[in-house]
Amino acid sequence: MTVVAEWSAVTKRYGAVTALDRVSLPLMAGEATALVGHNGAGKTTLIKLLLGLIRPDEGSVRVGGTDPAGLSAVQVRRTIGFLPESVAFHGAMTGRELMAFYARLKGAPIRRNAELLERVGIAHAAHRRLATYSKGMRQRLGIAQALIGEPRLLLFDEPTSGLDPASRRDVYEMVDRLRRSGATVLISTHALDEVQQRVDRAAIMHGGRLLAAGTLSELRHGVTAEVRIRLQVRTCSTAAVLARLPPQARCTERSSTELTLLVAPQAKMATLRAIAQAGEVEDLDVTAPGLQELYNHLVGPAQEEGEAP
Ligand SMILES: Nc1ncnc2c1ncn2[C@@H]1O[C@H](COP(=O)(O)OP(=O)(O)OP(=O)(O)O)[C@@H](O)[C@H]1O
Repeated sequence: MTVVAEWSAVTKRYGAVTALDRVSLPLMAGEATALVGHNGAGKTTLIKLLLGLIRPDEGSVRVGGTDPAGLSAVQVRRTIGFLPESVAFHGAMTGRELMAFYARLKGAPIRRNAELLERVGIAHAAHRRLATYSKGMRQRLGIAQALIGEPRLLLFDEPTSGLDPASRRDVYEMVDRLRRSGATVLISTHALDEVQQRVDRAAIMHGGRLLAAGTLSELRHGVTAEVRIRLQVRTCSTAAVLARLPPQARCTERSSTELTLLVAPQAKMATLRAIAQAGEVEDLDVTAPGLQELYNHLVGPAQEEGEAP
């Protein structure tokens, strides 16, 4: 598989702050990768490096085999579509004017803009001033702007922040379409649960370090994150069921008829046997750890390490 862009052993410091600490990560052609991590993890710094807006202190960055901050910076940037974290457009411009402005900046033909506005579902508002756009419409316009020039590499920084569930779903559907068309997509996000169904890979960042990267199943193999078991039990029998469970099963939610347990993978079978013997259980489902559980598992020890003197 072809590497479209890559950070190799990249360290970036801002004064005393190490924003990135020896991060290595490739982006593969035609794949969507989620860059996940909380505030200050280093996600935006990674994106700025790919855009050639900043240079690494150590290590190297390549886009299509070229240094994005080198002599060919302008050409490299034209191959990238970028949706910034906070989309701030001038309210007096219309959607159509804004698209024309960005097309000129990118040296792309203006005649394709109407089709892009159509693709993101705001063609009907192309003539309206941006001050009248909702947050969701501005985000769609931001995506249309990123698609100018048909870039094969798209960088979306927090594309769903502040959007309602329907608009978030629309954004991910657009990402799916881009991926199906062969584009490479990087999505930086805090929204782990919603992104996990939409990407091929995830890279988990914390405090400037890359804690893990891979497909969801590779990440699951690499760590022993807890399995979630949901039980439906006969009314008022939760206490009786809990009393039969092995100590490794942690109860995280409880009502008169339902229990949610988190169990380490090695204690899963013992817990399921105890549940079967408890006799009060009417139904159960077992869920493999998702991105949120993997993240909690990885970041928990990292945080403790970071706090150590
Ligand atoms: N220009 C700068 N000057 C000083 N420190 C900076 C600068 N840019 C980023 N940092 C610091 O580098 C670290 C990484 O920041 P970055 O913006 O990459 O994180 P992030 O994961 O994108 O966070 P968020 O989700 O809040 O956007 C943070 O500690 C941040 O304060």
